[in-house]
Formats: sequence, structure tokens, C-alpha cells
Amino acid sequence: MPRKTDDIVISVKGLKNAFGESVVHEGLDLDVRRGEILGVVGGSGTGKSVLMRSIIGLQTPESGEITVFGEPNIGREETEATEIRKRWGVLFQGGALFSTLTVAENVEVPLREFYPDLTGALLSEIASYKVVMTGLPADAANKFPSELSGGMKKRAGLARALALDPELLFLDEPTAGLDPIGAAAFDGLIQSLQKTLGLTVFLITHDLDTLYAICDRVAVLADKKVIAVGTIDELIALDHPWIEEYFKGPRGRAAVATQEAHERADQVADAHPTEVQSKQSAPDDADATYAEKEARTR
Ligand SMILES: Nc1ncnc2c1ncn2[C@@H]1O[C@H](COP(=O)(O)OP(=O)(O)OP(=O)(O)O)[C@@H](O)[C@H]1O
Repeated sequence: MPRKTDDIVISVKGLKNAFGESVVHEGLDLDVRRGEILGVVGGSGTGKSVLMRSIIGLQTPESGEITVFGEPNIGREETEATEIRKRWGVLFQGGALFSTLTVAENVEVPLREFYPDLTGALLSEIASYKVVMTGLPADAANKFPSELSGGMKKRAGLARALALDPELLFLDEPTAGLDPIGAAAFDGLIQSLQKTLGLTVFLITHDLDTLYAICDRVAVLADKKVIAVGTIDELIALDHPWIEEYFKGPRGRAAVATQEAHERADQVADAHPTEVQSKQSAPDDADATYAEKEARTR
């Protein structure tokens, strides 16, 4: 059955971006479906971040059409653009936190910008809630970014991206620089927030484990356009040399092995639920994210 057009949250058609003589995108098409986690991959410099910046209005394309939530997002009146921007959150590469503001103050930035009438007490209440929602301890709200680990900074950036209760989340290499355990925990957080909050996620990544673990579909950028989009199995079946090398090279095989290990662990959990449940409930719940706790109660 054909999908309804309102199932498409982001539609990019015939996009062209260039910096002087250097053409980054030409004839780029991409649809992002409501409720999916779409991974965006491609070699370094293929224009993944420029694509994201075009969609969120930070980069004016030379030509093409971009609609977000069914509304054209190029050349809009500022007031209309603001209404649309309220509906998404962005985690930029490296977190992009303001170093002179505390975590809570960072989270308050978009709230102050879009809802200038909010009072101080309410602002800090919302900020604290978002901080805890991303699995940070409550006292992280009053810390400065320089006092946080890399993983905590990412969570703080995510808390700010979630400040406005967005429907759509843009993540630019969220697990870059994290150790494998921290990266897997962050993947789990994104997936659990996506499920709990019903988010649509546009996720740029080089991390094959992330692609296998949480992405519903993957879009591949090469030759200035999206050359393929689909599930990983669909992409591998295409027999494209770059895709083949990417997914079947040593790192791709390692990611498959990790995924299979997770699946085996899940099977054990299904076969011995009581044993696993007792192990799961044993540790203190303090490390669980808000979304994980909420998902458990449903
Ligand atoms: N403001 C800019 N001015 C000039 N060139 C730019 C600008 N922003 C990006 N570019 C160029 O556009 C190309 C695509 O950059 P982009 O950052 O989107 O790549 P990417 O696919 O995200 O790369 P990576 O995976 O390394 O982060 C690069 O060649 C980059 O140098």
C-alpha cells in the first residue's frame, strides 16, 4: 500500500549545494519517514553535514526543494520558519555547548529563544527534567561543560536538543569520540527516546555499530547525491562497490559480530526471563534514563 504523503517528514528534491566552484550536492533526493531512525553515511566530505544544515535552514542551497512537515523550508518568512524550527532539535557534531553556561543554562537557551515569556523557575524546572531524561545525574545541571566527560557532554547536548519537545531530531555524529561501551549506551538512549517520544531521527554517523543497532534505514551519500537508501540488507544486496566495501569490510564484519552477540544475549533473555529479570533489577536504577524507566512501566 502506498504511504500517505504526511508520512514523509522531510522531503529533499533536486538539491544543489556549492561553495564557489566546488559542488557538494547535485540532484540530491531524499525522503525521511515519520517515526524512523534514518542513518546517513558517506565518505568524509561527501556533504552529510551540509545536507543537514540545508534541511534545518543554516545553508541556503543553490537550487532544489526541501519540505519539512509538508512545509517548504527554503526562503520562508522568519515567523513561519520559527514555527517549524520549534518542532525539531539538533545535536551538532561535538555537542556545540556554550562553554560559559552551565548544562541547565545551555538547555534553557532554546526555551528562552522560542518562549521568551517563560519564567526563571519554570525554565529551570524544564531544564532539570531534560537533563535527567538523558540519563545525566541531576547535579550535572549545575556543571559547566568543561566539568563533564565526553559522554556526558553528548547527553547534555541531547538534553538541549530535546528542550522544545521536538518531533524531529537531527544528530550529527553523536557517538564520535565515545568509547564502544559509551557509544552503545548512547545508541540505546537514542533508541529508547525515539520509541518513548515517537521521534523521527535524522542521524549522521560513521559508526557501523550504530547503523546495525538502531537505524531503520540508511541513506548513502556519494557522487554528490544519495545513491541508495534502504535497510542494511537491501543496501548490501545492491552490489555497489562503495557500499560493499563499507558494510563488508573489516569494520562492517566487526559490527555484524557485535550485533549477533546482542541478538544471542536477547535470545538468552527470552529463554530465561526470570533469571535475566532478576539480574536486570538488581543494580540501582539510578543509571537508567528517564525514557528507559518510562518504557519499563508501560
Ligand atoms: N562553509 C563552507 N564553506 C566552504 N566549504 C564548505 C563549507 N561547509 C562545508 N564545506 C565543504 O563541503 C564539503 C562537505 O562538507 P561536510 O562537512 O558536509 O562533509 P561530511 O560528509 O559531513 O564530512 P565528515 O564525515 O568528514 O564530517 C567539504 O568539502 C567541505 O569542505
